[in-house]
Amino acid sequence: MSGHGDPIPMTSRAGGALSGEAHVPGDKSISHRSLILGAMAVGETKVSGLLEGQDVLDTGRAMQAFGAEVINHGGGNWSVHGVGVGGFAEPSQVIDCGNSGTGVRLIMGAMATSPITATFTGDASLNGRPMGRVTDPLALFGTQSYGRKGGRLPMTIVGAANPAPVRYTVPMPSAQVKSAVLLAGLNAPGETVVIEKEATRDHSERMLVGFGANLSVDDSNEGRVITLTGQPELKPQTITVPRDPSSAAFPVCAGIVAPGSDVLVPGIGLNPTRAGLFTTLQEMGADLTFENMREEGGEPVADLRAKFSDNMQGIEVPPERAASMIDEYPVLSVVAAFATGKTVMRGVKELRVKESDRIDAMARGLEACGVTIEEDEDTFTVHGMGVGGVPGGGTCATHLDHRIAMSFMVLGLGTQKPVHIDDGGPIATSFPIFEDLMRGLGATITRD
Ligand SMILES: O=C(O)C1=C[C@@H](OP(=O)(O)O)[C@@H](O)[C@H](O)C1
Ligand SMILES: C=C(OP(=O)(O)O)C(=O)O
Repeated sequence: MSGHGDPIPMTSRAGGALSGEAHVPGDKSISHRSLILGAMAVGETKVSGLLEGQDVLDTGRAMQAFGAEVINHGGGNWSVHGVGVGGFAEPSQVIDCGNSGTGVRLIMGAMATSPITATFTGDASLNGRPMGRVTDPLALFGTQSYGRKGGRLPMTIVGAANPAPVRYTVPMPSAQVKSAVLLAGLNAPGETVVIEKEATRDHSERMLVGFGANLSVDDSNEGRVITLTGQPELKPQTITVPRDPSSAAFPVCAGIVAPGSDVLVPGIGLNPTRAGLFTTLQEMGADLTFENMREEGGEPVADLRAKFSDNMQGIEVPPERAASMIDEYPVLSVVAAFATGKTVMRGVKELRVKESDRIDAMARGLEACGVTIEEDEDTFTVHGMGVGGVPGGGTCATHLDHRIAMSFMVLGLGTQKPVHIDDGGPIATSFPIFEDLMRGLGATITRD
């Protein structure tokens, strides 16, 4: 939804140890894809553990506007009656994707090779984000797009009536762009090939195979070469959505920075294309352990145990790790403030085109809390002050960005003075139970 309610100022403060279990919601990336691929299959897809955050709810509503039936059975159980590849109806209203880059970019791809026209919009954050990265490759299929200057929403997409298959090398590490091209390729006859130089999250590839598409991945000198045969009949699936590692990051990092803590975060998906934060935390010397490692639904899963860590060292986070933890840099920069020495995050310029410019948002908020940072276009450095050494006391602007809001709430759990945010409202886009879950662990997070 593009309407954003009154701001919700919030405060977090150090208040002793966190303990207990944190059951985080379903994976956001997989939830979006479950609804979109369910809508493109023939018959009923059943989804349990769907993330009921606003971003995913907006995608569900969009799929209904394109003619699929999306039903909430309660308790995280949903079903989608799909209309088949090429079966989308033309929506009679503007499609409002709210705050969600994943939602709008994947849906644009999914409708781009059907002979229908749709207009997309979002909130002030989404309407400021670049869509050219998706509409450029979609144009190769014959899709037309008419947006605001700089390829911004609101934007009208005119689907290609006679799409040609495409061979496309994604110029930036982006699972959204890769996925948009693959979804468009579904309704183009012949083979669509997408090449990515750096591996990004591979949920689209795994799920397309699960839905019965003919898709192969080859590692070559060019990178990962993904070949998809167009115009399959997708078979409906029964999907159990794993718990989101990007949401798990918040209680995990809270356990690491709040003195005396011992937090268990069970059943977290550890797909290697998503797990970079946990590797990084261990390299810094955080007391993080993987318990009960297992496979669920073809994905590695573990229970994460995070304990207060008073002896972390700053490290260099290599650029080749960026894609596997792209949404976790804000909270990593918080943990880095409690380490000793510098943490240097390289190859992170994609952070500048998320819900906010995340380097700028974290830099300004950390500075307001007494932390020294350095930044250039592609690098973010945090000078650690050690446990007990971070002043806090600032009010941090969240810029309609859920991850910025949650990151600063984690910061305040270990600082000398409380940390304030101007607006916690965006948290509901990805982690609607964040406040209750954190309070359940013993965190002092209040609405002002
Ligand atoms: O494909 C996805 O589900 C996502 C891809 C990433 O975006 P980019 O593709 O822009 O890197 C990530 O930041 C986003 O939260 C979810
Ligand atoms: C970048 C994110 O989401 P999106 O691009 O879907 O808005 C995120 O959830 O951190």
